[in-house]
Amino acid sequence: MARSRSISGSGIWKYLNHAYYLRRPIRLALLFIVFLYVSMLEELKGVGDGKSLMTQKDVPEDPVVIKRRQKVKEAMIHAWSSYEKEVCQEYAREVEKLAFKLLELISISLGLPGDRLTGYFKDQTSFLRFNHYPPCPNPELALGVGRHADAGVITVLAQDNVGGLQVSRRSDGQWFSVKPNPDAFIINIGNCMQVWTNDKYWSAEHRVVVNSSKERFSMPFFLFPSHEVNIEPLKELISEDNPPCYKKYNWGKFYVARNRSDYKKLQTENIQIDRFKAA
Ligand SMILES: O=C(O)CCC(=O)C(=O)O
Ligand SMILES: [Fe+2]
Repeated sequence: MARSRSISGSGIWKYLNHAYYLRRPIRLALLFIVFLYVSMLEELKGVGDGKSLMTQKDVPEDPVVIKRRQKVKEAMIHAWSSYEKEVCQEYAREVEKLAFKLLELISISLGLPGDRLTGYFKDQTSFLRFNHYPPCPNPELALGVGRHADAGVITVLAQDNVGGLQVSRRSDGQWFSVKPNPDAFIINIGNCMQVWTNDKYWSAEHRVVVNSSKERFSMPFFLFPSHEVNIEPLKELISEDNPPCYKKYNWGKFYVARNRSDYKKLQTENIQIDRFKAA
């Protein structure tokens, strides 16, 4: 069905030549995102006349501007109403199936039954995110996404052909660029898998650099467990020689706290799985 290739020593896999039925929705969904953002840009240009942005209050009562705004608004409502929404739902369903297949294969690779981990997803909190990185005149001064490891179980990332994703090598932290391929998924191991496997599988740090001339679109699907699940090293993988590297933590509470710390860096402590490391 598909071929996978590890990006050396990084814990990130490229999942190549995936089945055709998955490729089609990706293309459609990416097209859709492009459409949506072009609509938004048009709206901004309409309001600010392409020069500077004005607040809603400052918009002159110019019929051309209002007409354009109205058209864009209609287009956007239409965009979320039927076909594209269905495309996104279809995509989410298919990509979720792939994530569960990977979950099964990972369980087997650990010498566990294929369905060992499925019980943690009865009320899963997984979601699909649409990322848009506009071009940046000084790319060396900015990052699209700062360094982080994904918090969940598995991430399935689709991207266009612009590139910008970089992954840090586990042994020395050196950053490597991931060659973009719109026909491949990037599969990323998340923190939960790192804890379940007691550090056997590694949740690689990654970041996104921006481009001076091209905008970029990407679409990660995050496979997340149910809110109430407690994450701890799997009992079957623990022994006297391999004692647990992490203490138990609750997924839902951890995720909420981590999000708060990611978005309010100044006021709040930054919460990562390292805090659950066993002494
Ligand atoms: O846009 C990308 O390539 C990666 C985004 C990412 O790392 C994330 O959303 O967690
Ligand atoms: Fe990420």
